Amino acid sequence: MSKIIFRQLFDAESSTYTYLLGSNKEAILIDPVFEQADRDLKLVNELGLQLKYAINTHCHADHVTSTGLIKSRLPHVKSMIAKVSGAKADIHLLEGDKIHVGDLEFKCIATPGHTNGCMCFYLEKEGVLFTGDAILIRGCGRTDFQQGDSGRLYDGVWQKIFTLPEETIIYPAHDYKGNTSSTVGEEKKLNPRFTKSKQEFIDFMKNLGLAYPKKIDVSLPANLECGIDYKPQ
Ligand SMILES: N[C@@H](CCC(=O)N[C@@H](CSS)C(=O)NCC(=O)O)C(=O)O
Ligand SMILES: [Fe+2]
Repeated sequence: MSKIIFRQLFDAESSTYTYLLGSNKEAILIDPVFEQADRDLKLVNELGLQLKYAINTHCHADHVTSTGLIKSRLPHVKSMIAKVSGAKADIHLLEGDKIHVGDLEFKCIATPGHTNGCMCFYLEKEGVLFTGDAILIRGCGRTDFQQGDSGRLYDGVWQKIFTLPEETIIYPAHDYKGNTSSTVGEEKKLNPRFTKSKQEFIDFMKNLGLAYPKKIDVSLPANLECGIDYKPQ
């Protein structure tokens, strides 16, 4: 097994975490942000990695993905997103698909509910799970747009995430309070939303009262096209 490279990168404007993983000279970027493409590609280059995939956990509503921009600069890179998201990509993912990057194997776990096309990426051997917005640390993605469905989110998290080993490390797509990671065991015990009953969770999510993301009207159409041809105003 070759050395694994892992970086958790942050976009302060959208509070998005982008993850760079490398193994055997190959690399993948998870949830890359348009405005951070230079930073991310510089790092890939500095680390002597060849970027193979740029992947999104879901069609983001709050920021534009950089997958289109990255592909315009590095045409060999393949973009990926869940097929059900309805977004364009070179590769459309289904539940149970495997993504190989060097010695790393990511298993795709569909966890709809925040959006209908949300997917988690699981490194089983390493015990690491990239959850997108399905689970945030002590929270979860909102369910009030993009075919959001609180009941589906609750069931998916309990059936597919909370059944993983307790020590599995969770890396979410966002954090608004400075948290960086958690574990399955920690969230199962301490997440104030998922420790509710299903009906309490549904009622809680109905009354979340969050303002829509500031960039939703720009981000959603751009991300449905995988960020290709997006030009910031
Ligand atoms: N203020 C931000 C948007 C914040 C927001 O709605 N975050 C989403 C994840 S991005 S789709 C969310 O699900 N939040 C859940 C929560 O409980 O905070 C902006 O204007 O961009
Ligand atoms: Fe989201």
